[in-house]
Amino acid sequence: MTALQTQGLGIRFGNFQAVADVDLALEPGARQALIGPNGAGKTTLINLLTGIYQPSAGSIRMDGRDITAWPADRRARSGLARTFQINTLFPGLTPLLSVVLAIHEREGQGATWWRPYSRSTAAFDEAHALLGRLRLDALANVPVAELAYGKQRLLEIALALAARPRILLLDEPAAGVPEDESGELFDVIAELPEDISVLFIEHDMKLVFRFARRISVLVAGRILVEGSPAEIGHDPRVREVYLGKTHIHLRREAAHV
Ligand SMILES: Nc1ncnc2c1ncn2[C@@H]1O[C@H](COP(=O)(O)OP(=O)(O)OP(=O)(O)O)[C@@H](O)[C@H]1O
Repeated sequence: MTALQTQGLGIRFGNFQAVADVDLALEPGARQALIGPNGAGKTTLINLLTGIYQPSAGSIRMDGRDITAWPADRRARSGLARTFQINTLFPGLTPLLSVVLAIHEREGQGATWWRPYSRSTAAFDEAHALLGRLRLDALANVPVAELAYGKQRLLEIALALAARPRILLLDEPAAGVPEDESGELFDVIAELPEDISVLFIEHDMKLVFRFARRISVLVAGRILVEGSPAEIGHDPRVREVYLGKTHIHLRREAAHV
């Protein structure tokens, strides 16, 4: 059964059709990239999947259940987690306390997270294990503000994982991360347990082709093509989108001169 599936999904903002007729399937254990030019509708699609936006058309299924009408918090509690394009961390907290807070949030103790401090050994143990998996254990007690940006983005993934999701949606996890750190960030994503399905938006094609097992190309709100990295790499329609139509028109114009 597909982990997440949309059918005919679309949203309009006034007269503007931002996402249209999207059939997207995320298989269990997927490492799937969502690519497309600026303004193609990638973040809007993620916002539809997580329930931030209600679609104007179509449906969304998670593990076969129709979740189209579910609010965002119910989707999150049922195993759908995301990260954002921008940094959403508390700079004064340490990674360890940030993850412990997220674990308490999951357990429904968000407002009293500081109180059972000494009694929450299990949360601390779990937080240490999670930070270890994301190669952040050596930095567990360093204030977030002092971490390299790539480490901060890894911590955001750790916070999403603290909810124990089965589906993880990553909106440009490497945005703003220097090139020498982005490889490590994607190594960690690739090593996530196979029972977590991952859909990630990424503009850096080197990272996309290195880490995605499947690629969906969104153009002007619609899926242009979907396939393996080899299929996408050789697809003339994708090349055209990424080369830029003006470039191709220019070549055609030039041939007539
Ligand atoms: N709440 C909104 N109201 C009106 N228009 C919106 C809204 N959200 C997004 N849009 C428009 O929808 C289009 C798609 O935006 P979106 O951010 O989803 O694109 P994107 O593919 O994620 O782009 P980028 O790669 O630049 O992040 C844009 O033209 C944007 O202005």
